[in-house]
Amino acid sequence: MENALHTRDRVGVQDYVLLEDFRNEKAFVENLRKRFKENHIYTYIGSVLVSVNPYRDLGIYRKEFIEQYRNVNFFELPPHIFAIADTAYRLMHEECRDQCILISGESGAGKTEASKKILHYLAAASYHAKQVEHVKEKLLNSNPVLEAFGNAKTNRNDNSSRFGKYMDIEFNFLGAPLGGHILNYLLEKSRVAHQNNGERNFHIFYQLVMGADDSTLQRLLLRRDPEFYYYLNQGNSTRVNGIDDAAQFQIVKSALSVIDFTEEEINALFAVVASVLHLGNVGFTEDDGRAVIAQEKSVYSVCKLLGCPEDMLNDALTHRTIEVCGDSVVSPLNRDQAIRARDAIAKAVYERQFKWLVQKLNASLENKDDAGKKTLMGLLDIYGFEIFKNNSFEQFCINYCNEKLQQLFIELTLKSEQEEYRKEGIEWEPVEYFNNKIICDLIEEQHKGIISILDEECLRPGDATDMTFLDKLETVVGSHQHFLSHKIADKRTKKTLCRNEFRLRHYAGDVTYRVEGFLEKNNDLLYRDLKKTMTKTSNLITRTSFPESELLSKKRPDTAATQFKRSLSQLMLILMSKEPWYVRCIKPNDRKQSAVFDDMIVLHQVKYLGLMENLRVRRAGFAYRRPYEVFLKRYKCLCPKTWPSYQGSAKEGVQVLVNHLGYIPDAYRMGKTKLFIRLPQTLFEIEDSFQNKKHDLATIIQAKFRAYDQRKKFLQIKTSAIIISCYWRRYAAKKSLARRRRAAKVIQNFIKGFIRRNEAENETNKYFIRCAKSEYLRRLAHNLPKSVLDKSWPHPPRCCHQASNLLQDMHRKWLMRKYCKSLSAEQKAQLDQKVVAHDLFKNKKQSYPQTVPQPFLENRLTPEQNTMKANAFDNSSNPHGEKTLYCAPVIKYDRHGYKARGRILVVSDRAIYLLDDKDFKQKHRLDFQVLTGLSLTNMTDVILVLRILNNLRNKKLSINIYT
Ligand SMILES: Nc1ncnc2c1ncn2[C@@H]1O[C@H](COP(=O)(O)OP(=O)(O)OP(=O)(O)O)[C@@H](O)[C@H]1O
Repeated sequence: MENALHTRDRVGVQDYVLLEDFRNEKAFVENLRKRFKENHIYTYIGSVLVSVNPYRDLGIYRKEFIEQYRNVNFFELPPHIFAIADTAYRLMHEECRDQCILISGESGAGKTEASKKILHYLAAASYHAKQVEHVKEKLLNSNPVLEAFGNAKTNRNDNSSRFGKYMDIEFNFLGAPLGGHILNYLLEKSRVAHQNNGERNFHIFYQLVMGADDSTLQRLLLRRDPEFYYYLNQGNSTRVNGIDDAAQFQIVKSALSVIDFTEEEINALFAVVASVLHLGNVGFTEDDGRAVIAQEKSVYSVCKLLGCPEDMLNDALTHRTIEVCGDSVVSPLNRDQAIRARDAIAKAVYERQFKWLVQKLNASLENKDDAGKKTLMGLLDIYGFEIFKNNSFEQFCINYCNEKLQQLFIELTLKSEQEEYRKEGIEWEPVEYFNNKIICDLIEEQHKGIISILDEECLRPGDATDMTFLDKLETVVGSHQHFLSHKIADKRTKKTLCRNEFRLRHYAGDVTYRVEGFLEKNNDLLYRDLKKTMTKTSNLITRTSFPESELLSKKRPDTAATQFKRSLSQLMLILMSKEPWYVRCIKPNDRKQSAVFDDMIVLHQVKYLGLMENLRVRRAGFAYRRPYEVFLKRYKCLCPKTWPSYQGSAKEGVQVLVNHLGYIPDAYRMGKTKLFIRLPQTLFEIEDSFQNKKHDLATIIQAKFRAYDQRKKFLQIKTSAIIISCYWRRYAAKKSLARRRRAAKVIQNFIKGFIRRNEAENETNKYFIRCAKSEYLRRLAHNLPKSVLDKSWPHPPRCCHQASNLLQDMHRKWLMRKYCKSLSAEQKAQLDQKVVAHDLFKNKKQSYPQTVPQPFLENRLTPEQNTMKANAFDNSSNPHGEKTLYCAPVIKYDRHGYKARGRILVVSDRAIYLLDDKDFKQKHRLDFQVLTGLSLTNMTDVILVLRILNNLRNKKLSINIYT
């Protein structure tokens, strides 16, 4: 498909800004024709889209095309209605600025189709989410319903919009549609009662008659025959090739249920449509100047369907009540008046039903969520410029509306563009263009404009007629260069104008209006009796559309033209608050034929649509402009000095940026607050680089984000892992505790079992223990030691250890006692001495001498020696009669220890004596007082050293004694 799209570029120029001979109208049309022949119906003039109606399906609105144009630079692909829709949508979404797409062109040029394509594109390309799909469905389904009630076949267009429509679609910050609102303008209600030859009434009448099932038709008292109804058969074209009313009815019915119409509301809606058809069939005859109803059955049908008293409607259709000075006067109507009254009520009922329908649609489309920032996308599809053979009040209003739209186009493009160059101080060669403000003023100026004059005539007392209105026009605006009438025209022009006509030189061409009906249509009055009848109806639509309060109001309602003028100026305010995009529709021929391109017809439209001026302004000027801040913000990434932010004014930043991009001086201009770029190609190139850079940056951001995301995930996993491990440890600890507990329990049970088993065993053991004990005691009794010194003791079994120790101790004590008792007194004294010796020598002397035969004797002398002692010592040497305590033979050494002499030692109670061992004569006497000490060695010897006073030092003695 890409290839197919690129071959499209090669036919003519796809943007008129690139047209060489841009001042030549023929060259302009030729380019259109060339492209049209190759089925390229779209061409740009800068950002304005020129569309030529192909009158056949070119297959260029399929899903692939929607995808192709989605998010793609405006100039990157061949011109297309989707490119306009996409750019407007993206600007609205990305820069949060309200947008509007204005579709203009004459009847049959393809405005409605273009608006439907845009709506489809927005629904398909905008944010998708379940919650907004039903909003999209409602927006799309509002179209067939509005078309059924507001469109009709005309001689120029089989599906001509007979009302103006402006639709606002509300989007949220995500670019998702939240709801919508429809404003409707001036329904051509005269069509309800009258259609020109070859034309039809509104589609819904034919659709209902042809498409409703038999039971519905029966309920609505209708026949399946459009020819039968006066309001349908006047144009002689009830059936049209290519229009399938029955199929269309089914589409409308299902669309009604999508947009929240209840069964009751749908029934009421069709009842009103049917009642209008029945009203048309209420014929009148005249009797004595009084209208008489010819078809009472039709009146009955109307009353049945709307739910009103039959006689009341009968009276209201044939009589009129006039209030004169507080009194009510009823006057009968003649046939013509009755017919006008009938048509008036039929038109009023249908018009109010249409308003109710739009209100209902708005209620269904309303965005109930007030939160958050919203942006709007406006879509204007309003009737195109109309030049018929007979042009009436409706055409006057429609063409006035188109003048206003052209004025807006001039204000927003031609004039404002030139104004902007001036304000920004850009050098500029002014472009001449026709400013249609003069025509707008002619129509709408206060007191002097055609509408004011018409209102004056409608409201003034006296006999005002359509002709008096024309007279007044001639008087007040007769001299205006865009007004002509029979009376004031020159001779040549006079012939082309009747006396009841006036001509306006519109920007799109001259249109001759017939004044007949102007006053009545502008007054739009409905006889009070008819209004009153409608207030009594039970049908929910007529009941709400004709409130009783209207009857009570004394204030005259505004005229139709004034109401229209007011609603148009409100529309202009709405459109001017938004950024406009233009689709200028052109019809290639007047025969609704495909592949026919009529140069003259096209040239005429090119002229009046102001496309040449548009191109000249574009060429002389700059294709693109943006405030420095906005431009820098978007493209700063293209220059390292401005990325990521420029430290200086935005203007300086932009200058740095364009220098970096290497623009030649003629390619751009620096205004006071904005940058102007001359050619779209330049912008295209910069946007291209931006898109590439954006992808690079997006890759970096994506990488950073991925890293961040991964880290976040990693940390999450880590935290989770820590938590899990904590839980796991706790769980494991619990588990091991439980295991330990279980193990402890097992051990406990085992021990208990063991103890139990032991206890059982113990009984057995006790018996053996008892046996062992008694056995031991028996053995002990036979082997007890006999003396204290006997150390033997039978080894006891373990169970008898304690008893054995006690018994051994007891037995030893008993042996000792026995031994002590067996000692003689002498032995006892000896023992006492032994104890004393023990005390004296313990730890001082190794042992007693082993050679001593008998220890502790007081006298160790032999009996001979005792005798000798008694003889020699006791009697002679013991003069003091001292008592001998100890005596024994000893060897005395001299103080050098050499000379040994045998002596007898005698210890008395006062002194120590040493006697000669031969004769027992006293050798020495050592009084105790001269003894300073006795010394022994710690060895096992028997040496005793006697220590004596200093003066007796030489007499120190060493005695070998026996103890
Ligand atoms: N882009 C298109 N592709 C194919 N056919 C088209 C296209 N645009 C318009 N047509 C055909 O032209 C007919 C008239 O178009 P459309 O109803 O959009 O005209 P219009 O400008 O809205 O007229 P009016 O002002 O009377 O409502 C359509 O019914 C359709 O058959």
